[in-house]
Amino acid sequence: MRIIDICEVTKPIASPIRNAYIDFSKMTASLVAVVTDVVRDGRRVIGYGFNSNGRYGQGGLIRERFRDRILEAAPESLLNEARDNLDPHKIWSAMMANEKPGGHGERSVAVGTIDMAVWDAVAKIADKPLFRLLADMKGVEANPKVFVYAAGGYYYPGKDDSALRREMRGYLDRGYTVVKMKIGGASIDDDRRRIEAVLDEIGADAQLAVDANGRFDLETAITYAKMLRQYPLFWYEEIGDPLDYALQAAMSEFYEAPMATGENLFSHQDARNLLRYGGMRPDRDYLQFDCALSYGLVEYLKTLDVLHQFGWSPSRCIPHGGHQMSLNIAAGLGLGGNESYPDLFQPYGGFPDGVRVVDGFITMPELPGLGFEGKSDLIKVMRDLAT
Ligand SMILES: O=C([O-])CC(=O)C(=O)O
Ligand SMILES: [Mg+2]
Repeated sequence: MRIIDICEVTKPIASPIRNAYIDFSKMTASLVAVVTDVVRDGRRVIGYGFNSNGRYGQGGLIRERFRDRILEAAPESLLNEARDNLDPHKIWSAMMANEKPGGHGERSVAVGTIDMAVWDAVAKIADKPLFRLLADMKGVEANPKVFVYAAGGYYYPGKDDSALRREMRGYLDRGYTVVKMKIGGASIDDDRRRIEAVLDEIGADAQLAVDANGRFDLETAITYAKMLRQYPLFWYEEIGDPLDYALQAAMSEFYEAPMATGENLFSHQDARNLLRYGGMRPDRDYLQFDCALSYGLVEYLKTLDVLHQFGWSPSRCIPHGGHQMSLNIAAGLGLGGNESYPDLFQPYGGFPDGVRVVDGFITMPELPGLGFEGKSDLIKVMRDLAT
């Protein structure tokens, strides 16, 4: 049993939207295939993966460093103890050979993308959905019902409050009970008006989360907190710079309701610093680490260990990214749910065909691997890369 090739292609996921920090007009993502020599049900097992939106494709790093380290490793050194499957932890260590600690920048995205494909292959070789494999591995009960919320509410040219309302209404019509919109990319008066328009639209049918994408300095963060705390929000997200733990800690004096952050922390060491120094509250706040940007599930398992050490339940995690990898982790390891972008970043995000959101939850289908084969538009581009 061995990995015979790793292929990467960088694809556009561009759209005219803007958050408080970036626009997505030139956004790309890497799609990766880990090709094995294993055959299941008459078909070669290929694991697929991709990186989440927001950090661009990683073809250079994947092709120049990480792919070759795996392909050059002795194939037996990448197998599990029973020698009946690949070992994602050993593959991860092979990728990270000769990498210094710290500086978790773009390489965590490259490694996370390959790691997703490795887990997809491993679960397919085991002939199980990844969420069942993970629950078995940890000796816990899987829960195929996963909370999902609808992220959107971006700024884009010509978008007025009625378009924003229609967008949010569309999410409610599709079964979501929590929706999210961007703030911090307009004046506070404009944002207040946008928030009130959405709250008026969704009424008691749903709750609203707001996301500042790390835009605010402390003074602006506090000014916004005083405005936002007048509304019953689901959470106030990524208020200041992701590495400014002191700012995050200061916010708990000004904002009692839930806050969320972590999508731009890319290692268990950074997650640990957030819990040590960020003043996050385990009874109400949410952690949004996204394994597809942060060295993959092998690293995410270490992050969950850190959470445990600091007294945090995995149910406080609702990852960024809207991909099936985090859905599987949520269903297998008891996370609190997952993000979803109903109208964006297709075909990568979303659910297998036929999966519907009902009262804010989806039910995972019993598909081997991550479930990509059940999403026809996605598996088509994946098979174009490698079959
Ligand atoms: O706009 C983005 O970069 C995505 C984001 O923050 C989110 O989904 O929470
Ligand atoms: Mg965000």
